[in-house]
Amino acid sequence: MARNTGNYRAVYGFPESADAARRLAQALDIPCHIADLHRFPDGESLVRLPEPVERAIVYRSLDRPNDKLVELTLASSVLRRQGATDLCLVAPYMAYMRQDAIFKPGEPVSQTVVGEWLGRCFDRFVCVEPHLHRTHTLDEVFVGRPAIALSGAAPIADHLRAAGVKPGTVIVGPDEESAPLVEAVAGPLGLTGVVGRKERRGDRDVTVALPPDAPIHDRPVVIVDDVISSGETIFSCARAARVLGADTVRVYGVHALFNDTVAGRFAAEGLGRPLSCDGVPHPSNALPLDGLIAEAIQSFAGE
Ligand SMILES: O=P(O)(O)OC[C@H]1O[C@H](OP(=O)(O)OP(=O)(O)O)[C@H](O)[C@@H]1O
Repeated sequence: MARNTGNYRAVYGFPESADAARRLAQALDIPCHIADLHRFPDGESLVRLPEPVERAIVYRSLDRPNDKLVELTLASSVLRRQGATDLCLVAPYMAYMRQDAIFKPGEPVSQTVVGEWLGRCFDRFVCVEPHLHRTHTLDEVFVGRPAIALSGAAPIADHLRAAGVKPGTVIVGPDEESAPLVEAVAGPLGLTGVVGRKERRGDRDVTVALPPDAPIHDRPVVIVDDVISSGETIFSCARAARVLGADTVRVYGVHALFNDTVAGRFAAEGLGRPLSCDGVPHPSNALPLDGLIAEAIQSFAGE
């Protein structure tokens, strides 16, 4: 039987995430090529890609996105010029999704701007746990382009299962928007899920409140969220769980965007090492996404 590659013939990766691109290519059993990036003294980028193919996957997460957006645009231009007719962008972390509304006068809806930009460069999209809070589907972001939003729940649940999660563990999310992730982690493990209420007043000014009657007293708590950036959401949520008498608190974030200073604060807050999926390269990576992403790509076969 012919292998299912979603009809794609190669994965093109970038140096900072070359290993993850190679793992995806291996899961699909197609070649992987890593872009050659050059940064000119004036800060401009040059992208060189070898071995053009007609149907190509471009793999790159858009954490620290500004240069990466330009480089992806240049990469899509190279591939089109060399004859590509179908380009699928696999961006496990999709950038600018959090500015999905005008919060203060004079602001853009960055999510729409970036969605339209990338929609001019790529034909299909696969993202993991994109921050879809006020917009609900990727179809609203990449209008007219097939796009798959994968949940980060299965890798987290698999990791908890393999680690021998204790019965009675409570899965906690910091806000209403985390409810689908909480349910999708807790449900298959037969655990209870609890969701808090988050108030964000600034980039690093966040408070999470948990329901006072949440069944947390003397029980292990696992906090799950889509993104860990400043860490303030997690730290506030962990403190709220402790106030309710949590026995232990562990943390899983789908996308780890935090720096070493924030990593150090996990220990200071009495939390163990947080674990993340490998979509954004980070020392906390422990949960591989390649199998999940490969299945999504394979679902494009026949279209
Ligand atoms: O580590 P931190 O810096 O606290 O950031 C991470 C949090 O921020 C995001 O939500 P955000 O509050 O941006 O968005 P929302 O208003 O869409 O819930 C995300 O869902 C996390 O909960």
